[in-house]
Amino acid sequence: SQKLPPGSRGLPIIGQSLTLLQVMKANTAKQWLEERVKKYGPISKLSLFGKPTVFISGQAANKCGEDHKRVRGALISFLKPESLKQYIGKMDEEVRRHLEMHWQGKQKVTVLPLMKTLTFNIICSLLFGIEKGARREELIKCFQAMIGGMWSIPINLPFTRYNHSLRASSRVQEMLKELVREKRIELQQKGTSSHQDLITCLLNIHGKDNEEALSDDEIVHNVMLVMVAGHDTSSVLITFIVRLLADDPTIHAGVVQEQEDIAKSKSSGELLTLDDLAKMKYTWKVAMETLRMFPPIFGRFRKTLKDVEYGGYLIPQGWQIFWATSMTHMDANIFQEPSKFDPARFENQATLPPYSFVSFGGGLRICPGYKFARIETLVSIHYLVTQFRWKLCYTDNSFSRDPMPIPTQGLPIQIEPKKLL
Ligand code: HEM
Repeated sequence: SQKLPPGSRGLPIIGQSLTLLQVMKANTAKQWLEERVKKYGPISKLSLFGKPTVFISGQAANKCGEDHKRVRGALISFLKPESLKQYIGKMDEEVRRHLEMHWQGKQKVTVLPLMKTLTFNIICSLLFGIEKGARREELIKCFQAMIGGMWSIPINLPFTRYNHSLRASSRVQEMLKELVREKRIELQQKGTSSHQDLITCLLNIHGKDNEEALSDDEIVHNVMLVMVAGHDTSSVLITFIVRLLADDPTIHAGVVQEQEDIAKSKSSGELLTLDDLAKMKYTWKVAMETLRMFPPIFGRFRKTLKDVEYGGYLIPQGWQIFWATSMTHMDANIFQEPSKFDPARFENQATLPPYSFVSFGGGLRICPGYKFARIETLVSIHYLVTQFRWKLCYTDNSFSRDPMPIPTQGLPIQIEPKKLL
C-alpha cells in the first residue's frame, strides 16, 4: 500500500509536540491518544519533536525489529545472571549506606529525588566503577540537567530547556570520554580481570583484525544510554511502590510479612542473597502491578530504516514510530478492571497474552536491565519496609509526566524508624 496513515501533521516543526507535552504534564496523555484512536483508528500520522511520526497502538505494535547487535550483546553478557549474583551484596551495601545517610535520624524525606540519587549511585558504582566523590557528584548534576530537556521542543536558543540539556550533555560526554581514556590505559597496563566494569567490557570488543570494534563516541553514547535507562526508571518504580504501600494497608501488610520473615532468618548485618530474593514473590508481584499502572516509560520512539507497511498503511523511511505502554496496560480486554490495583494478576504470568505487559518493552530491544532492576527494587523495598514506617504528606494521588511520572512534590513522606529485627 502507498497510503499514508490518516491524521494531520500540524504546524511545521512543532506539530503536536506541545500538546503531547501538555497532556503528559496533566497526566491525560492516555485519554488524548484514545481520542486519536477513536478519530483515526489504531495507526495515525502526526509530527513530534520536529519529525514526521506514526502513532501505533495495540499489542502487535509492541513487538519490534532490528537491533545493534554488537553493543547489545556486550550489554547482555555483562548483565548475565552470574554477574548479577555478585551485584546483590554490593547493592545491599549501597542501599543500607543510602538509608543511613539520607533517611535515618530524619522525620521527613522526599522519596523521588532520593531514589534517583540511590539508583544513579548504584549504576555508577556497579556498572562503571565510579565510586563516591566529586566526579560522581558532578556527573549526577549534569545528568539530571540533560534528562530534564530530553523531551522538549528542539529549539536551540540560549535559556531554552533544550539548550540547557544540550550543554549538560556535552559536559557528560567530556567526563565520560576522560573515563574511557583512563579505562583504556588501565586495561593496557593490567590486562583483563575477571570482574570488569561495562566500559572496560566495551573496550574489549574486538573486530576481525583485533582492532577495537567501538569508537570512543560509540562507547560514550552507550554508557549514557545505560545510565539514563538504568536509573530514572527504577527510581520511579520504587517511589510509586512507597506511595502505594502507604495507601493500601492490606498490600502493605503482605509485603511487610514477606520481608520480615526473610529479615528474621538472617543474622545482624548479613547481606541478602539470591535465595532471599527468590522468596520475595509477593513483593515482585506488587512491583509488576505498579509497573502496569504507572509505567515509568510512557512510550517509545523508533525510526524506520526503510519504507514499512503496517496495518495496510505505508510508513515512509526516516519517519518516527511512536507507541504508548498504557494503551495496552489499561486495555480491559487484556487486564480486567484495569484501574484496580491487583497484584494477583501476575500470579500466573504464562496466562498473559504476548506483548501485553510491556513496561520493559517487547521484542528484540526488550530492556536488558530487567533483572538488574528487579534486584535493585527488591533490595530497596526490603530495607525500607523492615527499617521504617511512613505516612504520605499529601493524600492526593495524582502525578504528572515529564516524561517520567512525578508524584505531587516528589512524594514527601513522614518517617519513623522501626526496631531492628
Ligand atoms: C523499572 C526499571 C526499568 C524499566 C521500567 C525499564 C524499561 C525499559 C524500556 C521500556 C525499554 C525500551 C524497550 C524497547 O524499546 O522496546 C528499555 C530499554 C533499555 N533499558 Fe531498561 N528499564 C528499567 C531498568 C533498566 C536498568 C536497571 C538498566 C541497566 C542496568 C536498563 C537498561 C536499558 C537499556 C540499555 C535499554 C536499551 C536497549 C536497546 O535499545 O537495545 N533498564 N528499558
